[in-house]
Amino acid sequence: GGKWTYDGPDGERHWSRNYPYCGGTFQSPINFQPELLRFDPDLLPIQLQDYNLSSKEQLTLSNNGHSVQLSLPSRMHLTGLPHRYSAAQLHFHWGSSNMPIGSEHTINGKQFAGEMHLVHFNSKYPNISLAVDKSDGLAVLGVFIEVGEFNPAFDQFLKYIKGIKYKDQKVQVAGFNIRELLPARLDEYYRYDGSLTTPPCYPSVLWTVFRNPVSISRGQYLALATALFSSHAQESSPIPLLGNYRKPQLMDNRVALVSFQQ
Ligand SMILES: NS(=O)(=O)c1c(F)c(F)c(S(=O)(=O)CCO)c(N[C@H]2CCCc3ccccc32)c1F
Ligand SMILES: [Zn+2]
Repeated sequence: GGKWTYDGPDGERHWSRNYPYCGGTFQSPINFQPELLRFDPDLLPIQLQDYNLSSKEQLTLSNNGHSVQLSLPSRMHLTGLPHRYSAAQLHFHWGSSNMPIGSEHTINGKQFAGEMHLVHFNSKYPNISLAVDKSDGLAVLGVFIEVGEFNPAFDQFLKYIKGIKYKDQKVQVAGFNIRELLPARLDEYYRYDGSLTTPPCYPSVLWTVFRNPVSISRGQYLALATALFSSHAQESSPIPLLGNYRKPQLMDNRVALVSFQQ
């Protein structure tokens, strides 16, 4: 699609000019305000199917100019949701080295250091491109990231990040258990109807944001926040890929559900 950025003349305030849905309703991310949350006892634990990938499996780690993404095989899928959803990719949002605040969703105004998104599409569609603009098309799992303990699971792909410094660079990564990137409790999460947080901002996403963050070390966070550029390798002035998060959007008349009470 066209060019869009997180800052400057093509920044998020201008997205709706080329991408009308970005100025529409049911946009993401949102702030989870305690007084607007409703406990729903019918929200089941998320079931991850075929997430334990063999090391023989090759995944593509790439810099798409907006984030770092890891391709995921469509045999990986989710159940425990209104439909079955097949995995497509995971990617990240982060801040900068001296401002470790880069999550998209916030909890009572608190922004985390970063956020990981696992993008899935409704298995009734043959691929994500045909699902991305359908109201029942996508399910994205969100995981808050905080700076703390070293996380060996993240290093299974972070150690290759220096090979994709520039836009459109890719490397192959051995498969691993993607479950290890997620928090322990898959039964505690926020749930609401929203959108892609990047253009074209289609309101096609069933969001599940886990209550509990995962930790990565400061060194791992710096790798994510300092290794990448949004520009191509041959461009004379490299543009650091930083602060790739959209700010929280209006609730309109949405309610966010929670699967937990305390
Ligand atoms: N926060 S978010 O809304 O989950 C989200 C992002 F923030 C994000 F950067 C991406 S991107 O990396 O593809 C770069 C910009 O589209 C996606 N891609 C999705 C939606 C667009 C089409 C598509 C096609 C194949 C695989 C994934 C996707 C995205 F869904
Ligand atoms: Zn995202």
